[in-house]
Formats: sequence, structure tokens, C-alpha cells
Amino acid sequence: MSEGTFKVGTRGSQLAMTQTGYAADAVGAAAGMTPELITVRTEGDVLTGPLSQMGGTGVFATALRARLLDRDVDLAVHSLKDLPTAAVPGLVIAALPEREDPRDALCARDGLTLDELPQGAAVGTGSPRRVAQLRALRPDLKIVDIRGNVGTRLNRVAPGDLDAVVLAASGLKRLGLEGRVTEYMDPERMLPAPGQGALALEVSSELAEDSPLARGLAAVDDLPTRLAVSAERAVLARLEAGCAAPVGTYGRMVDGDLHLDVVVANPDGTEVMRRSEATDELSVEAAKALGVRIADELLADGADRLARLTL
Ligand SMILES: NCc1[nH]cc(CCC(=O)O)c1CC(=O)O
Repeated sequence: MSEGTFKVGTRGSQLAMTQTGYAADAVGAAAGMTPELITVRTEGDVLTGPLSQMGGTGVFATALRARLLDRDVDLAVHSLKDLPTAAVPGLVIAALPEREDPRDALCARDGLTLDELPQGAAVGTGSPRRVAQLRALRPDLKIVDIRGNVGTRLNRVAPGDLDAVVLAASGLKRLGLEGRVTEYMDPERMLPAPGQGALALEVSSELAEDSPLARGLAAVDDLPTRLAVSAERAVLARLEAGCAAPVGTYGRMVDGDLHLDVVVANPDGTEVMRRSEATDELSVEAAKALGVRIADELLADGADRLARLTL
């Protein structure tokens, strides 16, 4: 790391560049340093198969992490939901900035909401979690497996193609595309992916704690976000499920307590298992214990079979 600058690894998609830019600028301002963005092509950007078949293996993260371990870059910015739950020796998530809107968003033609879509309407998503919850709400819909970046997916909403797509609200907002949202999915009806809307700022565990970069990272870390996503990701780890599993979670602070909602559902829409609990103990350990407790209750009810189902 040369004096006054730090290198930040990012995927090359417009969303990745945008969110990395925000995060790097915030860290730089707090550290009194200037970020230099370095684009890294990842397996997830190159492969074209269905996302549901390669989820959970960190296809988006592995190349960025290799650059961190090689000390080619000082900081990697990941979408937390694309990051496998297993810790990587030599790396540490140094900061989780305040989370953007965690909800899923429906982007439909003609301003339609989910309930207003006509019988048999075609809705695009590549996520088994979204498919399971969509089918449970609207068994008549024709679900179409899509992938690609945000713009590509939005463009599928067109006459003769799809009536709607479901995307993360966070990505749309970061790209200034919230005008395309026709319904923000209430978490009461559709639970987001663990970590959705949060960014993980990862560094080498050898980064000196008293360095300006480490201080900049500490300044952008947000405790409520860390508690919420720690609980959410503990569920995923306990269920031994990846980011492509039909598992939805929503952790958040309510009146000073940490609340966690979890759903595990069959992608065919026929079975939905849902639980909610809270804790008034506000530590990362207690947050993880909350996630593990709910996961264990769901496992006792047979959720392991569902958690391993993909499309
Ligand atoms: N799996 C793709 C992915 N990974 C991160 C985001 C952006 C949302 C986020 O910040 O979690 C998206 C797009 C989407 O799900 O619509």
C-alpha cells in the first residue's frame, strides 16, 4: 500500500463498480486516503449456466479473495449475500457498512403489483428462494429462470417476454433504478436472502490494526447491520445451505431487540416453514446463537430436506 492510497478490488459489473465506489469513498474519507479501484474478473461473471447450479460456492468472491491473499489489493468489496459463510484463513471482514434496503423488489410491466399480475403471468428470477416464495403466493405464475446483470434482467420485462422480474431493492436503488420498482415485497410475504443489501469489506488479517486503512474501516462499520447479518448468516451456516438455497431471513432491530424471521421453503411452492424469534442480548455471539436456535428448530421440523433443494 503506497502512502496515501489503497487498492480496492471490485467485480466489473455496473452494480459492483457503483457499490464499491461508494464504500471505497467512505472508507477513504474516514482514513484520509485515496482509493484506487481495480477490476477483477470472477468466475461468476464468466460462467453462463443457471445461477442456482453454482450458488454457494463463492463464484463471485474467489477471484477477489485470491487478490487479497496475494496482497495485490488492500480491500475487497463484496455483496454479502454472495459470500459463502465459511471463514477464509488469512482474511477478515473488517467492516459491514449500514445496510441498504434488504427487501426484494418486483419490477412488473404497467405498474402491476404481484397480486395484480394476470393468471399465468411470466415472472423471471434465478433464485430458488424467490421461486419458492413466489409459487407459495401465486401458484399460477409461470416462473422463468433468468440471470445476468441488473440491466439485462430488467430488459426482459417486455412484450412477448416476461411480465415481471424480481430483483434486490438494494441493487436497484444503488443504480438509481428504483423508478422501475412496482412493489417492494413486504418481508411478511417474502423474506430476503441472508445478507441481502449489505456490503462486506474484506481485508488481509495481517493489516495492522493501527493503520489508517484499519481506522477508516472501523469508522464505516455499523453494529445494527453486523448483528442482523450475523444472525441471518448463522442460519445459513447451520442449515449447511448456500446463497442458492431456498432460505430467506430478515434480521433487524425492533425497540432495542434483535428480531429474526426465517423461512425455508420448497421451490415448488408446496411447503413453507417459517419462524420468528428475538433476543435482547446485543452481541455478535448472541446474534449467531439466535440464528442457530431458529435453524435447529427448523431442522427438528425437517427443514434439512428443503434447504438442500434447488430448482
Ligand atoms: N445474486 C446476485 C446479486 N448479488 C448481490 C445483488 C445486489 C443486492 C445486494 O446488495 O444484496 C444481486 C442482485 C439481485 O439479487 O438482484
